[in-house]
Amino acid sequence: MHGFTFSRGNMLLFHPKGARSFMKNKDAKKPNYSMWSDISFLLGKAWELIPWYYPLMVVIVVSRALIPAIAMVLPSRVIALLQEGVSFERLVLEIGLMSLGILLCAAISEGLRNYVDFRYLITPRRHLGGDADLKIATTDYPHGEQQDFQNAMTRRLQAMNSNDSALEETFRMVQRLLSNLIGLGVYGALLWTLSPWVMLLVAALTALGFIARLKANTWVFKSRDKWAPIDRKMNYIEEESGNYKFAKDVRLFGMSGWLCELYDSCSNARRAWGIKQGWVEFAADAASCLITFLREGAAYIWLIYGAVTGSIDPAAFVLYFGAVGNFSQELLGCLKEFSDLHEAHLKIASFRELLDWPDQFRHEGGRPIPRDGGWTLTLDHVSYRYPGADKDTIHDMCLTLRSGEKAALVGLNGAGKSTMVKLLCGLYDPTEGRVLLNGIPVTEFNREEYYALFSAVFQESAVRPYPLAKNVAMTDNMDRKKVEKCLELAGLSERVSELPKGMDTKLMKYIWHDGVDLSGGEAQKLMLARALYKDGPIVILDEPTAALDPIAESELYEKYSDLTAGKTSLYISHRLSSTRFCDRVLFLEHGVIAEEGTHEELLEKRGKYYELYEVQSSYYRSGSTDEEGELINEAEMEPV
Ligand SMILES: Nc1ncnc2c1ncn2[C@@H]1O[C@H](COP(=O)(O)OP(=O)(O)OP(=O)(O)O)[C@@H](O)[C@H]1O
Repeated sequence: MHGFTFSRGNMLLFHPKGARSFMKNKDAKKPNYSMWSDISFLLGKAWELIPWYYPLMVVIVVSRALIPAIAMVLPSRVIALLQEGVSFERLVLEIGLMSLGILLCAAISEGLRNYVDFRYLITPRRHLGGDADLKIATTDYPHGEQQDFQNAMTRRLQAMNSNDSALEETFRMVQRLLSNLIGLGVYGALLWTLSPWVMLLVAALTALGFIARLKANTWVFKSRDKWAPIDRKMNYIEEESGNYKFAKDVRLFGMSGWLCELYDSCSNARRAWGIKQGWVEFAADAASCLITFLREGAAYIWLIYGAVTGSIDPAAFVLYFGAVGNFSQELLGCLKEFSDLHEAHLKIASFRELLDWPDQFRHEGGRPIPRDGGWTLTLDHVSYRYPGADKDTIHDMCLTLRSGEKAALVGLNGAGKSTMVKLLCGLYDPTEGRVLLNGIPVTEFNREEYYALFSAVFQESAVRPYPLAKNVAMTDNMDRKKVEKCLELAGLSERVSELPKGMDTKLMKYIWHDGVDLSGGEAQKLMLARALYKDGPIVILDEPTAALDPIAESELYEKYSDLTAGKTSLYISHRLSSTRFCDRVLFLEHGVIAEEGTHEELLEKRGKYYELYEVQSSYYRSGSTDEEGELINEAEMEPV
């Protein structure tokens, strides 16, 4: 068995099984989320995670709605009591009780709201943030290289990166909206008794203001794709400026000016968008101010007319006067919350778009992966063209890596070696042709199960801020003896024994104050130890010795047969002679296998491989001497 135990902690490195809700879905259209669907999505999440939020929300909403209602009734009640000629004590008692009511409601709504904010509302945002990270870490590999997916990744931050962001603020908006709706019902009914026309006029004019705001919000949302790439560049510069690994290059290559210029140009471009946005919002605000003026003016003229003609008594005048003000406030509140909810919904929709990004690879079900009996990989007329490229990087390639075979892949920079490896590993699907495992198309397997077959070391080292042992095992539930063994095989045990806490030493000084940084070569050995620990039946080593010293390199060559015993392996290197311990050498040129055979066969053939080999080995032949000062030939120097 070559399974792998996954935990959420290692999700950024390996693809967890079953952590996926989308199946092969090549032709899926982007879902279209409505405002209601986004709000119910969030409320549903809250129901699932924080059910206690709901009763508390009712208390907050009601107490909040009561404050302006009591404040509106108070002056009119005082006038009515004065007209009735009640005693001073009764007057003070009623005023006192109502004021106490306002105070209590304010204390409950504010105090409880703060408690709920810190105790509950952060939870759904955190969970959804985790879901988005998981999606990014497990989405089909090519998505990470696509501009629209990258934009969606940048945009997700707008929905989740602070307490004020849409995923949290929406709950508060809903609370305020519900309070506003209660108030709207009460004051609306009151005004209706005065004059339905006045109420309808106020409502119609306020709706106009809302439309102006809505238009502005939509404009801002639609322009988001134009500034998302600018934000991404600025984020990159900000992150890199604080990354001390980059500090050497910045100083030695005088890059600070370039970084500042790049930042300035991005910042100017972003500012230009900010100014445009400012104008659009100013126009919407101006329109809504004008509409407010017309709306309130009309209602007050009507009331004053009633008071002057005597159809409204003083207590009712004060009550209606308050009701018009409150009705406008609640209506404005409703529309503002609607408008803000609309804006938040656009961000949530964008966030959900990322969560629901359709995958093309199969992540559920599929044929069972062969567990024994060998693993033969075949490229059947495979071509691969990067999106937007005008020619294939891999072209019509036919190749079979037999089970247990040790193949080497060589070729110049840009020949397509890494691309071919990504095709074999299932990180890319071919644009034409098929990749087969034991004769079965890879597309028929669950991709996560397929990935579990590969023990790979790629060119970029991916040291994580975990203890060294966890960096090898990629799980807390590790076999420490096996970790030790793998570290030894990878040639790292001596270095580990020098570390303050041995293999429990945390890596990455940038993250841990007592952390340790490994050298480039040591990091490469660590990656080899990780691949050995995983113990997949197919081993792919992409230039595993590029950062190793000659002794470590030669040790790896010597151990290579043991390390890959019984496994299908592909060894990529620029050092042509280092391939002689492989059964077959594949020489890749411009995306096609130009020559293949054993090292000796290819030398005998005197083709392109031979020419490159001659160029590479001429340096050693011309300048190297042995202990006696004799020139040694390259064959003697090369590790076998
Ligand atoms: N993500 C990508 N998008 C577009 N083009 C790419 C991408 N990755 C690689 N390429 C292009 O594909 C070609 C082959 O790249 P690849 O990395 O496979 O070559 P390689 O043989 O591994 O090179 P090297 O020896 O330098 O590692 C190059 O021209 C490269 O520019």
